Amino acid sequence: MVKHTATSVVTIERFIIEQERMFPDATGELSGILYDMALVGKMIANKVRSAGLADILGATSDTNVQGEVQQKLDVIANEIVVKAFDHGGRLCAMASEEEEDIIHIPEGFRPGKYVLLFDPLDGSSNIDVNVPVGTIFSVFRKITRGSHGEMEDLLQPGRRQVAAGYILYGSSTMMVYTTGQGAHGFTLDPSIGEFLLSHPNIRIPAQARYLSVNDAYEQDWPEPTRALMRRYRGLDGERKALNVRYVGSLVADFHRNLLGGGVFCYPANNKSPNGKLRLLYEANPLAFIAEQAGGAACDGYGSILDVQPTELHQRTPLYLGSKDEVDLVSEFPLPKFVAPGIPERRSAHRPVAPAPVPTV
Ligand SMILES: O=P(O)(O)OC[C@H]1O[C@](O)(COP(=O)(O)O)[C@@H](O)[C@@H]1O
Repeated sequence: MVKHTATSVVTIERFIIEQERMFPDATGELSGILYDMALVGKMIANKVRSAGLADILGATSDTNVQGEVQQKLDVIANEIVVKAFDHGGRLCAMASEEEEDIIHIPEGFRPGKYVLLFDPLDGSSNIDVNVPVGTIFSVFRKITRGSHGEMEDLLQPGRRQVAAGYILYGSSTMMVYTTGQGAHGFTLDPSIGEFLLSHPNIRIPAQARYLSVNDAYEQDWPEPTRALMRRYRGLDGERKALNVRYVGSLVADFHRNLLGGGVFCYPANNKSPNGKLRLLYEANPLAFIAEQAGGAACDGYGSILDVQPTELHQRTPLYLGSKDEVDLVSEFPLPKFVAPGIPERRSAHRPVAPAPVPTV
């Protein structure tokens, strides 16, 4: 693989090709999915940047499967992703945080050998106040027979992801992704409409600076979680306090901690025994990126990437970021949270072999 620095002028397309060359039996299909995701990023960035002028701010009258009011841009972003991928012959099925059920490839289009799971616009409740939002994606290889995608192809443990990433619509638009060969960041140069390599081989600083948590839920946290948060804040005299930074947009909070060192926490609480964030669309892809950058991600019982999913929209507690800070969670063992219909968390973990190196 060619060694690049942050100043080399390398487009994301060229970088994807160079990574593909590392796999002699590559078919180019996974590369094609990454190209299309970069295109999706440019199209959604364009909508987000002009949202205030184009009367696409604000909510629709609809509620999504998560029980959240759908923002107009949620629907637009979801449509952009589905329309970009449903005819390319690379996917056999998709799943979106905004759609209740599996998204099948329309009749007439050739199904491919991968599945795509995505959160079209994470943090969308922040759009109207111009706070950074993002698109998150996760790719798995089809494991069932037959040409059409099945639920089983979508409900795979995160460790089997062949690619994952996010696009952040912030002060600049950035795409960060991994195919298991490190995590790499690209910045969109709007003057030429190209994502250029700006952060090759990202390493999350082991020394954390930031804590990202919404402590409005503190009264609903179990005691071990409160003790953990006191440790992060240096309130138990065991360490120096982390600086608290919380945007309320997962992608923006994660990105800051990925580059600056820190830990993002969305613990379980008595009202939400499984926290809020979605395992398939949010936790799995960011956990893959974090691990590829030398960080970690857990749900309080074990690695997020070893959780066997059971439902498309299942939620999970999430601790994500610098490895030492995530490992600290295990020093404050949590009580067993048993939510109706959701398997006992402790038993949801079975160490999973990573996905075989993809023939990209
Ligand atoms: O308001 P809370 O409870 O702190 O939740 C904030 C979290 O919810 C989210 O907004 C959920 O995102 P969605 O917009 O994808 O539903 C995350 O981005 C963020 O980390």
